[in-house]
Amino acid sequence: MEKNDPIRIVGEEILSDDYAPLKKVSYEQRRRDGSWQRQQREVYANAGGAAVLLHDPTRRTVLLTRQFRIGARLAGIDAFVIEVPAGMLDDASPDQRVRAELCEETGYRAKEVRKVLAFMPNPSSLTEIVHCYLGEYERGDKQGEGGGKEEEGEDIEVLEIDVDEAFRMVEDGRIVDAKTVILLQRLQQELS
Ligand SMILES: Nc1nc2c(ncn2[C@@H]2O[C@H](COP(=O)(O)OP(=O)(O)O[C@H]3O[C@H](CO)[C@@H](O)[C@H](O)[C@@H]3O)[C@@H](O)[C@H]2O)c(=O)[nH]1
Ligand SMILES: [Mg+2]
Repeated sequence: MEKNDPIRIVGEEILSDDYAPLKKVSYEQRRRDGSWQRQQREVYANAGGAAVLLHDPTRRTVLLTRQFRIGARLAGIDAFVIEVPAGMLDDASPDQRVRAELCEETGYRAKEVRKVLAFMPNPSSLTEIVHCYLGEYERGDKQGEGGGKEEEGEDIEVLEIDVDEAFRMVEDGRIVDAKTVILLQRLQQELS
């Protein structure tokens, strides 16, 4: 803790620790008027992630996936969510993970990908940081079927969508997943 840190963590309780720990954290915050205020927040300490959007400039397509997401289901929206290929880091680096996930989920092998940004989907309740990559692909880069790991419950459909249609899907709400919205808007910016 820095000497002038306006935050003091005073306690941490593990509420559950099945897949990743859900913690109740107590802390004191020095307010701008100098007084200290005690607060409690629940935080899910999940792993970071890496995501990649591949674009084929010749066929003018992007490579996306669709899979069931329980959070979307509980939120009452279409739970078969369209996303860029992505995965959780576990112990690997974002550069390694993103290539492995691309291959597992879509069957495509990436030639070259470049990191464009990282974001926190919810810095209040999640510890997660998602590292985002862009790259190009062509039909010949397909090495397998993809689909994800059946033994881990993944059943992932691979989609190749016209790039302008994908941009429209962000605008009209057919694409709502944060990493996918961010990467498609970044690609749109780069292509304009
Ligand atoms: N048993 C169990 N398995 C889980 C649980 N949560 C996830 N898994 C398993 O962990 C794997 C996660 O798949 P990945 O492809 O590595 O991750 P992801 O869910 O696609 O994550 C990406 O998208 C998320 C949603 O936007 C991002 O949060 C994440 O950073 C990443 O970008 C799947 O096999 C899934 O079954 C859980 O609570 N219990
Ligand atoms: Mg995934």
